Amino acid sequence: MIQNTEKNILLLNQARLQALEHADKILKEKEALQRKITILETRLSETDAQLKLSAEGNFDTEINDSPLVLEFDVLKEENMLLKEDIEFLKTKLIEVAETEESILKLEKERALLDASLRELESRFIAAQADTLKLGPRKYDTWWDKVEKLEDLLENTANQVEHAAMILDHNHDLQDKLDKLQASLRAATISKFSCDLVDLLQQKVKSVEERFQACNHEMHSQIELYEHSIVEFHETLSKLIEESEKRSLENFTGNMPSELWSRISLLIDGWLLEKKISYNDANMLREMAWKRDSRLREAYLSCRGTENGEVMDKFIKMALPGTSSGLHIAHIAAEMAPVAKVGGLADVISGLAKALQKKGHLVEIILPKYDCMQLDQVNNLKALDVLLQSYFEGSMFNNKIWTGTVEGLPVYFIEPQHPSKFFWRAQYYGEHDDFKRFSYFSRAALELLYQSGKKVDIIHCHDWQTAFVAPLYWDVYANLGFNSARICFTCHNFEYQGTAPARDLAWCGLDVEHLDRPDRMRDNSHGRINVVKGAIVYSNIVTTVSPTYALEVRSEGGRGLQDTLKVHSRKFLGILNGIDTDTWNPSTDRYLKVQYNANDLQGKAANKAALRKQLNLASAYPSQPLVGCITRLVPQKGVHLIRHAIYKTAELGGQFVLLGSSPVPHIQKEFEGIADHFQNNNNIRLILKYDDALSHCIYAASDMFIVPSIFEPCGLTQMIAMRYGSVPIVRKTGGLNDSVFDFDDETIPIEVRNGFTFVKADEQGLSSAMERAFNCYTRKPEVWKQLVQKDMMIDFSWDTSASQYEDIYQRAAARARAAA
Ligand SMILES: Nc1ncnc2c1ncn2[C@@H]1O[C@H](COP(=O)(O)OP(=O)(O)O)[C@@H](O)[C@H]1O
Repeated sequence: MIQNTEKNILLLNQARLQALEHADKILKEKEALQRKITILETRLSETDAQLKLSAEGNFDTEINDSPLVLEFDVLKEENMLLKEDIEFLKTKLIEVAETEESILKLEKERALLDASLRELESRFIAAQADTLKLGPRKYDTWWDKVEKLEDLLENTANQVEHAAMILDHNHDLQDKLDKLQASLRAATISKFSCDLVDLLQQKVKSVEERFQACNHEMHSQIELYEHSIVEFHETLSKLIEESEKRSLENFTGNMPSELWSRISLLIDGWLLEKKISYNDANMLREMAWKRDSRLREAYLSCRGTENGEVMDKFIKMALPGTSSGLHIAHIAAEMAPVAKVGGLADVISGLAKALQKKGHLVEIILPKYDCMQLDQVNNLKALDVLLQSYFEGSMFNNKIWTGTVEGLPVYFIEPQHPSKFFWRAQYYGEHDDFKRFSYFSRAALELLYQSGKKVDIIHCHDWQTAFVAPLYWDVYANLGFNSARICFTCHNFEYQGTAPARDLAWCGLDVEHLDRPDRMRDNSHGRINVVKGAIVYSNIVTTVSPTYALEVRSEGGRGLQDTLKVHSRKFLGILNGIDTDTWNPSTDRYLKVQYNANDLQGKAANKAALRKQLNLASAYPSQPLVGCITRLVPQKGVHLIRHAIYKTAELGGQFVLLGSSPVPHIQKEFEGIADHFQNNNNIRLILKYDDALSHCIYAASDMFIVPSIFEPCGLTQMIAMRYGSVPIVRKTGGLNDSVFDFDDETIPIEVRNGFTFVKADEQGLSSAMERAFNCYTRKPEVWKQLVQKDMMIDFSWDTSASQYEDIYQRAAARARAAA
């Protein structure tokens, strides 16, 4: 196909060159004609003068009425006619010039076509090379391009039509010339000025020949262009056909998640917009969920047609059926990469993707923040319906947006509330966070309720969506929406969402009923505590690592340890995974050079690139580089991070910190440290959030510091290992479950992957850093093996998602049994 296109481009180029040559010739011919006409004019004026003279002589001899005088008059008239004809010829010459201009225009259009064709060709090659990345949006752009090309072709066709009109004019001109010739023939009868007429006749003949030649050129040009255009159309149609075939293959082969997510969002949208019945929606969802190929084919065959047509086709094929998969809805305040503050965002997309891969129907409901990365959402659109939800005694409208993120179907709720809850230019940290998120929790449940879904699991996360558990059982189950079981994951017990008890009423919860020590009243003061409410009201409660699950049963529980003990049968810790598609050094588009465990040259290249980017010393490639990427909050051990900076300098290494703090005095303190080191070419502090830079630091660093005071799970140590950066961590929470000390002989050697310390003090950290530096500088081969081993550890969501799947299945089975 591409070769054909190239051939056609070559042909078009040849035609263009020929056209240029012809245009040149025509121009020269025109100039010659112009010169001859000037001579002709001079001759004519001479003849005029002679005639005048003769006439005057005749007056003198008073022979006015003689036949000679009459002949003079005729000749004079003929001359006048000739003059007029020459004028006419001049006009026609101007028209010829215009024709040339048209040829030039055609030429330009054709060059544009060439360029478009080449662009089309490169897009086509790109499509072949990177089908995974070729989302439907790109096809849209491609179609736009094809449409533009077709417009261009239409313009060219118009130009050709115009040229044909000019040809018609040339024919008229030919007629005129014929007439001119006839009148000249008549003039030859005259006895006078025979020579002149002969000359004129010759000139006119030559003009006529030139015009004929010109006509001929024009004809062949137009034919050539018409031929090129036909060929171009053929090529274009073939390309379109081929591309459609490929897009179909891509959809069916490489992008099933995206496709199925779109289909399920379509179905839900139709139901909410009341265009289809609950039964139809349920049947279609079931089919989408089972990835029924008939639905896929119907959807693909209707691409580009009206939504109504897709709907009709779908409804016709709706058949009842059952599925062994689960319908899971995550309600959360973050999701990577659209709305990310920390690890919660990574967990939502990573876990949801893994569950989707296992054959479950997974949906996510998020607030529609004004500051979110909407460019990461595919096919974002608002539903043609306003969802009403309750808040503070009134009903409020919510605009519902749908779109897919990383192939997952996502709902975004945009409240039409005067307080503009999610128009604050930040995710958290507002004075009315409790209000904002209790509103969102209620609206999210309302969305599930009104869409008539038979969800199996509603999974809510952290205090922001903890309201869902009591709301579901105290409000929605009473309305008959009770098929689901609630799973609550606390990603960090430091944040529990407390408020005066009366504030619970805003979202419709019964304060009197809930403000009790065994329900939502906080264990140490008179306020209510939403995380406690979720522990009490959920069917499953999890946290993000087994060690943290143990820790929170004592002091780590921040006052909720007793509640957790009471509900210990439904509580467990599941270690988070990382999204191994996003965090993959062999495909990471942010890296200077992609690499893998067997090619560590690439890692060295990234180190060199980061040093250059951050203006760090680069004289010694083997000088160790220590990385740290974190929120700068007390939990992360900020004093130990500060110590690590100085310790690295002392040990002769380089240090790069990427972090920002919501706590003003910590931010200020680190700004001071950054200033202090600004002229030191071994230390850099970048005090902001920067996703792209974080990828580069993981890839460039040799060691990675996580000296947390407590760490529910921690993702950075896992990401670091995947990028071949050896972690130096404090043994707490999820760090204890994922990093095993290199020198600890009580641990099997094959699982030892980093350096750990126990006491949260400078001494502990220093000693772990010294051991790491020693190994790095003195045993480079051993270090290399450690790096390679770390890179090959499986930190994917697969194992953890299976654990979630297992507890979901058991809860769903209990629900079915109860029903
Ligand atoms: N300043 C920053 N710029 C870019 N990414 C950051 C920054 N700070 C933290 N991150 C990212 O946020 C996530 C942190 O997750 P985690 O280790 O679980 O910590 P937490 O959720 O407590 O913030 C990681 O993906 C990390 O790369």
